[in-house]
Amino acid sequence: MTAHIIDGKAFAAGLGDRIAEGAAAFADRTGRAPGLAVVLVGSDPASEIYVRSKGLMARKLGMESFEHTLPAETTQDTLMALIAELNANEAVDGILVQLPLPDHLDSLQVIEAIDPAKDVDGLHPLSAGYLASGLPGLVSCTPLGCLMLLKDQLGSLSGLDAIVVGRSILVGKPMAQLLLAENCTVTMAHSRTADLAEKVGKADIVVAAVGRAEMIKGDWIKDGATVIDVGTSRVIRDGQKYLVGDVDFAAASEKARAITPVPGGVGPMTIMTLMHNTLIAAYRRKNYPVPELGA
Ligand SMILES: Nc1nc2c(c(=O)[nH]1)N[C@@H](CN(C=O)c1ccc(C(=O)N[C@@H](CCC(=O)O)C(=O)O)cc1)CN2
Repeated sequence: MTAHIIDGKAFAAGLGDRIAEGAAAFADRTGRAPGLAVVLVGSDPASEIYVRSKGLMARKLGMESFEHTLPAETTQDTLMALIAELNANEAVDGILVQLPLPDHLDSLQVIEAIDPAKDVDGLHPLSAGYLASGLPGLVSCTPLGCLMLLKDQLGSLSGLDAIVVGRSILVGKPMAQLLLAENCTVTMAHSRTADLAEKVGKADIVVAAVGRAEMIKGDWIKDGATVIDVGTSRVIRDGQKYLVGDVDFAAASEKARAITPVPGGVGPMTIMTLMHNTLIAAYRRKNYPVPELGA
């Protein structure tokens, strides 16, 4: 079998069109655009690119973007004061603090300070609790994007065996909860799972989010499985730089029914689901019915 290559960029573009319609309708009704505040501390080059992309995308879809770039030596108190200010700002519907923060800052304390109604990153412990309890809340962007791609490929996920490799708060844990809510039977694996190859080999759905370049080998994949690769590692081979995922893409493509590439698979969905969450947060904060985004 040669896998269908899942085009995350195209899917994200379609979702973006629907979000733009929802943002325009919100602006017509309220006299203001949905607002997204993104906070960057320090000058990590990758984080700078992601934050710039988020601001550009928000504006492209008709949202207001509030960008706060703070120096690397920013204190916890200064950052907490900014979060309090953004929580109180009526024009801000969503707040995202770009991760990772510099080592001297306490990320959890910062995330816990965000108003859960504005937690468009879905990382507040209350958002995680809502997800685990099956209650409506805001869901972490990358796993939400993975779920959208899976449902687009497979329709119903009910009854399927899924494995999530990786147990981060950002991806692995919320991903497992989302799959469980879709009635999958979920195995949560990680870098220390015994007999990982055997466990991966039983899964109809593989979500790889362990952060190790090509750790999941092609011959582990069950024939006809759907593979979602969240990993992005930069490697140098024969003097050339490459971006690779957590899955050996070429070999896995020979076994899978469908697979996401790196780049161009999950990555573009991460930014679009942030826009999706910002729109939802804006509508919910006004107690307006959330528009159907078809995802
Ligand atoms: N507060 C948050 N911090 C971080 C998150 C997050 O969701 N919330 N996720 C990542 C970084 N990230 C967005 O912030 C992100 C990562 C990757 C991509 C992306 O489009 N990747 C491309 C490849 C880009 C490249 O060539 O380097 C792809 O996979 O196609 C978008 C967003 C950590 N921090």
